[in-house]
Amino acid sequence: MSNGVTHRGLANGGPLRYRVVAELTKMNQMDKILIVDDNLDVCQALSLMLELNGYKSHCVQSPEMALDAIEKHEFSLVIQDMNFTRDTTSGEEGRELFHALRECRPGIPIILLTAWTELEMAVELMKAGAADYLGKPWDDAKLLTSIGNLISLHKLSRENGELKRQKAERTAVIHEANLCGLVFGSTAMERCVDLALQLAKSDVSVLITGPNGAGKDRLADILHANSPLKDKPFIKVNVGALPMELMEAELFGAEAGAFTGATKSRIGRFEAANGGTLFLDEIGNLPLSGQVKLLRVLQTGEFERLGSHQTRKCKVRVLSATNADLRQDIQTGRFREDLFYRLNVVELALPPLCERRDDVLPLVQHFTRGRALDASAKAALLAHSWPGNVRELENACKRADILARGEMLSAVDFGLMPTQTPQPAVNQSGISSNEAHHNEPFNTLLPESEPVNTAPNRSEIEAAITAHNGVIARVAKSFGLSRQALYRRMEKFGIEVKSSKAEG
Ligand SMILES: Nc1ncnc2c1ncn2[C@@H]1O[C@H](COP(=O)(O)OP(=O)(O)OP(=O)(O)O)[C@@H](O)[C@H]1O
Repeated sequence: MSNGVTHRGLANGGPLRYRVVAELTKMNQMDKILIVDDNLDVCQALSLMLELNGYKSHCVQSPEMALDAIEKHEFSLVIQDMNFTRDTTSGEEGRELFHALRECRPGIPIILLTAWTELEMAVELMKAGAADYLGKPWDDAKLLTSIGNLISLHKLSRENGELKRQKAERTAVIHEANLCGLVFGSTAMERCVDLALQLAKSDVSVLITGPNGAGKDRLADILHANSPLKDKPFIKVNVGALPMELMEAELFGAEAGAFTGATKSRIGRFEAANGGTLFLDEIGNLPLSGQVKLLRVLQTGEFERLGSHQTRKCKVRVLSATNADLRQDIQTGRFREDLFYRLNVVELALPPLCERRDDVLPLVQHFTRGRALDASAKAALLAHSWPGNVRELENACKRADILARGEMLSAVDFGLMPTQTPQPAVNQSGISSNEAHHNEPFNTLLPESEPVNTAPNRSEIEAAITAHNGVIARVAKSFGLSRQALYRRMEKFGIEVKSSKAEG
């Protein structure tokens, strides 16, 4: 069997050319190629060429040795001859070896080295899945190109298969989990839920981050509902909702007379959550004095009720959530770094709704109980940037459900302006190119309609507080805001919080 390699290789520039190519193909360094040929010259020539081009090779001279090698080692590709016994030219041995190799390693690319007389057999094996065939004497450049392409393709298809397997596994896990009514259609949310379900099984502290109304509370529900503690207490505390003196009593309990108005002793949320899960929402709003006490109870499980010297113990899993940038708050001294690391063993980052637009229509279907949408509604819902996230969307859906005159819901029913222009391109993060430049990308809110969940100004808040007799929960509801969001606006405008009415 002639190989025609050694001389032609040198004639084409020989080792120098190989060295240049080798520099370019360093990425292939780890790929190992099995060469099966009874002709030692062929083996050596191929080996040298592969080595100079950044591949490892392993040469064997018989089909039996080839099968033994492929059982024991990991190869990226096989180059095999078609005849191994002296004076045999039928290619039968090659055919048998090909099928046996495929059985051992179904996806592995196999290049056949054939004489021109075996063309028919080569075509047959190509139909059976052989990756390529090269007539002897072969062309080095063509062979190298073929090897490079086949290995990349094989890797891609393996990665693809692995991704599909992971996705199927994720879908199955999610399908069986208690999602606490969470609705989604985006891959970003699927990943988030998948991570939440994994974290649910452990007892680590999880910090859920994301903007207002994005669904952090829901994720906390999922973390508890799918945990081994699911039948134990699940206590939620909105850390941002109360002034500090009341918050301490809320968290740790208080003895009668501990502060004005404390007529009888009460247990705190830590005690109530003992053995279960405690969810601390809006943790970024906890003042520094409270942070010290919280850190202590997280580190030691020990605390005292307000007005008592008796040290109590509790064991709770702590989940917390924030829409603030706590890392920034650490820099400015507003948040303790040690507490941050206690709370944030793992961060579950929930993207804003505008970065998971595939959630929008499933959520609308959910909130409108499956009512039909016309084209204007779909376009406007997808184009709007939802600064208030799911909460804003939920309010817009309620509005549409109540106000729509016809069966079909249109953009106007949602308080949105029908989009006139084609939708701007959406980049990889799901943010339109417009969004990259402006915070409010599309002016899709209907000017003459009552805006859905627009931020109220100082006088509007003050008027609403008076109208609702100081009951903050009702004021927040009237604006379609969470209490926390309202508190933040009140703080910004310097409007005093009347604690007694805060819980409404
Ligand atoms: N994926 C979802 N599926 C169904 N309902 C959702 C989803 N995400 C959020 N919601 C609903 O949207 C509203 C706001 O969600 P949630 O309170 O969980 O947000 P949040 O991020 O905790 O907000 P905040 O920071 O203001 O407390 C709730 O009524 C919640 O039930």
